[in-house]
Amino acid sequence: MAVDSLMRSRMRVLTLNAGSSTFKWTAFGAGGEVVESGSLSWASEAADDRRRQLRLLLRSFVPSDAIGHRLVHGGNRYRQAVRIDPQVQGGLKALVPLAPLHLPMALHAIEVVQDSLPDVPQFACFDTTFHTTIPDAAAAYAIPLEWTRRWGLRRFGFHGLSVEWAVKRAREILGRMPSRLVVCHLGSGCSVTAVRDGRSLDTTMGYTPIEGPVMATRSGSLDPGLLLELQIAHGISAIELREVLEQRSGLLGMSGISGDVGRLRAASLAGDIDATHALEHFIWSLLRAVGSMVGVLGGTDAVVFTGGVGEHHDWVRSAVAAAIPGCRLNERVDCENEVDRLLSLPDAAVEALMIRCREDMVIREHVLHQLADRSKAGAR
Ligand SMILES: Nc1ncnc2c1ncn2[C@@H]1O[C@H](COP(=O)(O)OP(=O)(O)O)[C@@H](O)[C@H]1O
Ligand SMILES: CC(=O)OP(=O)(O)O
Ligand SMILES: [Mg+2]
Repeated sequence: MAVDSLMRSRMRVLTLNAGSSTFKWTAFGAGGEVVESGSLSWASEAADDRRRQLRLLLRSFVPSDAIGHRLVHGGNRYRQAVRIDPQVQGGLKALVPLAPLHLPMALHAIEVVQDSLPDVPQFACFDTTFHTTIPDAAAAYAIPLEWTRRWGLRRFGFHGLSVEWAVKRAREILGRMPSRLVVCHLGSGCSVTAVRDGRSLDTTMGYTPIEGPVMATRSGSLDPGLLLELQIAHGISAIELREVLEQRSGLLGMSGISGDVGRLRAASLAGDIDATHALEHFIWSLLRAVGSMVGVLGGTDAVVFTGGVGEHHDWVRSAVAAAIPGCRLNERVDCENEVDRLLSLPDAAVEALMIRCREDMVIREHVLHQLADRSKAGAR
C-alpha cells in the first residue's frame, strides 16, 4: 500500500488551464517539481486561431502519466474531479452554454490530447467543486420553485481551484486558518468568495461566471429588468445579449479600449475619461462585492488578493483594502517578484495577503486523489 501511494505521488502530471484570456500549462515531474510551465495570452484571438495555437502547443509537451484539465463548470452532475471518457465529454458539452468563454477551449484541448496521446488518462477538475459547500440559502435564486427544481438552477460559483489554493496558502502563511476569510480572485474573470473555517460559504459568481463584479469583458451583475428591457423594448436577441455580456461588456465595453486593467490604468493616467470611468466603476463593483461577502461572514479576519490583477496591481488592492475596516496595508511591500506575501501592517486587525494563483497545484492534487481512489477501488 505504501509503495502504491508512493508510485502515485511520483506520477508526472500535466495540467492545462483554459481561462477566458489565457491558456496556462504546467508539466510536473515525478517529484512534483515544475518541469515546464507557460501561458498563452489569447484575449484578442478568434476561436479558430485559439484552436490552431492549442494544437501546435499540445504537440510539444514533455511526456506525462496523467493530464488534468481545468473545467470551469461542473454543473449539478460533476461535484468533484472525474476521469474523462466519452460519456463525461458528452456531459461537459451540455454545459457549454453556461460557460461559453471557457468550456469550448477546454473541450478542444481534451480532444486534441485524446487524438495524440490516447493512452494517457485525462481528468476534469472543476472550479465549481470548492463551492459545493455553499448552503442552500446562499445558493438559491428567488424564482418559482418549480423552475429551480426542473432545471437545477442554483449558484455554482467559480474560481474554486484558485480559492482552494488561496485558503491553503493563507493557512500556511498565517500559521492558522482564519475563521472569516475573504478571497478576491481578480483576473480576466473576477469573483469574491466568503470562506468560513476553510469552506466556501458564499461567492459572487453564480449559475454562470457572469455574475458578480465587473470583469475584463463580462458585465458582472446587472438589473434583470434592464436585460428584459433590452430584449423586449430594444429588440436585442437573447443570443446577441449573451455574446455581448460575455465578450463585449465589462472594462472593455465601458472603455472601448481594452479589458486589461494595466492598459486602462495607463490610458486613464494619460487623461482618457472613458478609461477612468470604467476603472472607477470596476473598483466600485469590487467594493460592493467585498462588502457583501464581509457581511455574510459577519466581519472578516483576513483578505486574500490573487489572480493577474490581484497579484500585480497594488492600487486595486489598496482601494479594496481601504474599504475593509481594520485592514491596513504596508505600502512598502513589493509584490513583483511573485512570491506570496503578507501585505498588512503587523498591528492590523484584518490581515491581507497576496497569493499567487496556482490552479495548477490544485489540479495536480485532484488528479492524484482520483488516481488514488481508482487504485483503491481496483484493489477491492
Ligand atoms: N504580469 C502582469 N502584470 C500586470 N498585469 C497582469 C500581469 N499578469 C496578468 N495581469 C492582469 O491580469 C489580467 C489577466 O488575469 P489572469 O488571471 O492572468 O488571466 P485569466 O483570467 O485568463 O486566468 C490581465 O488582463 C492583466 O490586467
Ligand atoms: C471562471 C473564470 O472567470 O475564469 P477566468 O478568470 O480564468 O476567466
Ligand atoms: Mg484564470
